[in-house]
Amino acid sequence: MIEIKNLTKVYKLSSKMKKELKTNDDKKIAVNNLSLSIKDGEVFGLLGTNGAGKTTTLRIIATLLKPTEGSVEVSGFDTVIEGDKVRKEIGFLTSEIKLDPNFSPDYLYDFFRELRSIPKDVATNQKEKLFKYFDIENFKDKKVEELSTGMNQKAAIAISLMHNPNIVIFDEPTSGLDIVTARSVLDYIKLLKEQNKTVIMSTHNMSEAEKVCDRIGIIIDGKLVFVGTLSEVKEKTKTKDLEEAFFTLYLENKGEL
Ligand SMILES: Nc1ncnc2c1ncn2[C@@H]1O[C@H](COP(=O)(O)OP(=O)(O)OP(=O)(O)O)[C@@H](O)[C@H]1O
Repeated sequence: MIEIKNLTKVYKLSSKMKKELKTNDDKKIAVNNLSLSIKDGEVFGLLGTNGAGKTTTLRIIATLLKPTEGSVEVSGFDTVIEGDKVRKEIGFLTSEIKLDPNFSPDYLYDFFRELRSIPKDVATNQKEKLFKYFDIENFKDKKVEELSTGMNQKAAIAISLMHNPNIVIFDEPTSGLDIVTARSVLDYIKLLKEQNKTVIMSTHNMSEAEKVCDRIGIIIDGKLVFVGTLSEVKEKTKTKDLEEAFFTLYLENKGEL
């Protein structure tokens, strides 16, 4: 269970960021008073446009960032006070994770196992399963720099799941992947659900969310404007698919409807 209570994250803006965001404000409210419960065993999708606050929210859940206000509990552990315990519960994956190009997936897997003091039996068992599932076996001894983007991403997934976590956080899991690799990642999310794991993923790909999510949350300008099932969002917006439903809520909340 993930319990997010009144979460707010405010970034101080450097002059470079001010230019990038085209603003004179000294701060940016990336997440604005967001409350949400994610149940055990569900696949939850956080949907939003670029800059909506998805990555910030996921990084706070993963203990990589601290909230400005509010709190997050993962399996009953506070992400700020009990970060170590939270990190044992979760696997965090983003397409931005870059493996060192000079080493092989097999070497890096074992390196991170030792670094993170993960029991050998757990990690070895996971390595066998994950390398087989993602067809890494034949590439495991090649240098990362020789691997395709897809193989690289699959190796990064294997490495982030070596401790067989109960909760898996995917930030844009299929971003930059070809259609075949993207499908294998989505199928893996379904497999995690069958194993009763909890998955929280961010995406701006509506068809991807429709394929795998039990419930979704729609985040616009840092505010959570909807939480519910796919049929609930379609019912609420009187639309036929998630993309239309998203647009309706987007325009409503931007004051354009
Ligand atoms: N370190 C930072 N310093 C200042 N502002 C930041 C920082 N990180 C993110 N932001 C700003 O906070 C807002 C939310 O960013 P965030 O990355 O959480 O959004 P997102 O929904 O994940 O978007 P994307 O899909 O583009 O990754 C954006 O306006 C972003 O520019």
